[in-house]
Amino acid sequence: MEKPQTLFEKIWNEHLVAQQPDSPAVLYIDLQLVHEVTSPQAFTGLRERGLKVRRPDRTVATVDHSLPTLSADGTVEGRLALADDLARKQIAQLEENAREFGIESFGAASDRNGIVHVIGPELGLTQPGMTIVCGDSHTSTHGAFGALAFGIGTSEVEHVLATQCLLQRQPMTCEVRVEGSLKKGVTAKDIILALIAKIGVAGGVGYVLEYTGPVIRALSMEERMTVCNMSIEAGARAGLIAPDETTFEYLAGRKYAPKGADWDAAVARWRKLPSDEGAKYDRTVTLDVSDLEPMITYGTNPGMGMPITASLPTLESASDGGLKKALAYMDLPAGQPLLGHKVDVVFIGSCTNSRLSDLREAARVMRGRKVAEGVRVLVVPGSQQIKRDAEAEGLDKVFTDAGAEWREAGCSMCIAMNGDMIQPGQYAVSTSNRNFEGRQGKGGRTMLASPLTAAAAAVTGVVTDVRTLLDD
Ligand SMILES: CC(C)[C@H](C(=O)O)[C@@H](O)C(=O)O
Ligand code: SF4
Repeated sequence: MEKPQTLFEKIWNEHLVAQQPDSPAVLYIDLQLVHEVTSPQAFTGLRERGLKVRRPDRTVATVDHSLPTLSADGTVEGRLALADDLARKQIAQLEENAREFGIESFGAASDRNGIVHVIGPELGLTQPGMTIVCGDSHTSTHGAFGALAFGIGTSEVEHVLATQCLLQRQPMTCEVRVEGSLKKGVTAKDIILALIAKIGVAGGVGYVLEYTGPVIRALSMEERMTVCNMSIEAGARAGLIAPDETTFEYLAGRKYAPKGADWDAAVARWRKLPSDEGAKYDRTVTLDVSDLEPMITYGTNPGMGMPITASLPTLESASDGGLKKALAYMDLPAGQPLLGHKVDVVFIGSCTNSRLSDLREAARVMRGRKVAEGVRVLVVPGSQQIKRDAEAEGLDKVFTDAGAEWREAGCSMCIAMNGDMIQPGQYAVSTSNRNFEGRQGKGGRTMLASPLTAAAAAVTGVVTDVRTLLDD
């Protein structure tokens, strides 16, 4: 009998073009996603060397980071009018590069654009067993489909555009077994925040994390994407979840998913991907979520997170000066609870939590309630399709009736490159994935949490345990 293989090993071996001893492997890439921030130099490089894109049909572009989520007059031109010069140039450049190199692109005027990690799955481009790259760290999101997906640098973007291959050292595998069952008000976002708090922001370095166990199996695709999205925040090369019926059901009928007999053949192939019985991981971490509470971060990296009812760590408990510096930046008192702390801004969006189910969760809390006095709330769908779907079920109305702003799709306040940002000293509860100093605006203070917890802060104006606001 053949040696049992993990999901990772199956995909890796299937895409291995060449492997010399003591050098990185040459890996075939099935899909490259492109956005406006990390691609301009790559295309310039191709042009300078007189190269073409090797597989334009395996390359898809969208605009997301720089495009404003407001429009001066409701039109696309009105959105571009609000962009600064650099942003406008990046967006125009992406569209021009896509035209010149024959790549399909969802530019500013497309009604299918959105955050790159949201539209890939939504369009059915992301499929099990694929290798997927993008010049963006949160490419790990696509691992939710059982695809080996990771972020690459701009010179590698150029390399993949030119050759459809990538040089990669083989990472190790770490199984993350999620056991138990989730209680009311505790979500996929809380699982991943708890994992990163447990293993640390370097806990996954050198590994591909494969999430397994009953809790993962019970998650929807959108929830699985939230988990895989933040694998990179634990330092991992990628996150993976084996495909199953939930995956196939999500993909069936999507624009770029296989159709007819091709679909049947694809599903038959995909069913063989899950790790074999007895396959060996280099390491296993177990997380029991039975007693997990909603999580929130208090510091300046995503590993500085705690249960919402906990007290901030004391400085004596810290192993280095990192905590002291983080709490000084956040202006939060060591050893004290965070519950009840004032919040100035709430951001519901980003490639972590801007899909329809995230918006439904936030709406569940905000329906019939009002945004607290003095709080600014931005709700930003991850794609134009999500925006339309949300509006079709009246979610936009729930948010605007409450007093929140309902925006056009994009990265928005996750990264503050598009006009959406918080002010120095302000506190934001954000459903995004990074709480670094200045990430959401210079001097801004970010607390990462789930859409439920963010919505709870929106209506109370303070850090709140959402479980006190949920009925059942
Ligand atoms: C702009 C891009 C390179 C960056 C990334 O790689 O992740 C951004 O998406 C982010 O979230 O910080
Ligand atoms: S939403 Fe945020 S994390 Fe995701 S791709 Fe955009 S900037 Fe990066």
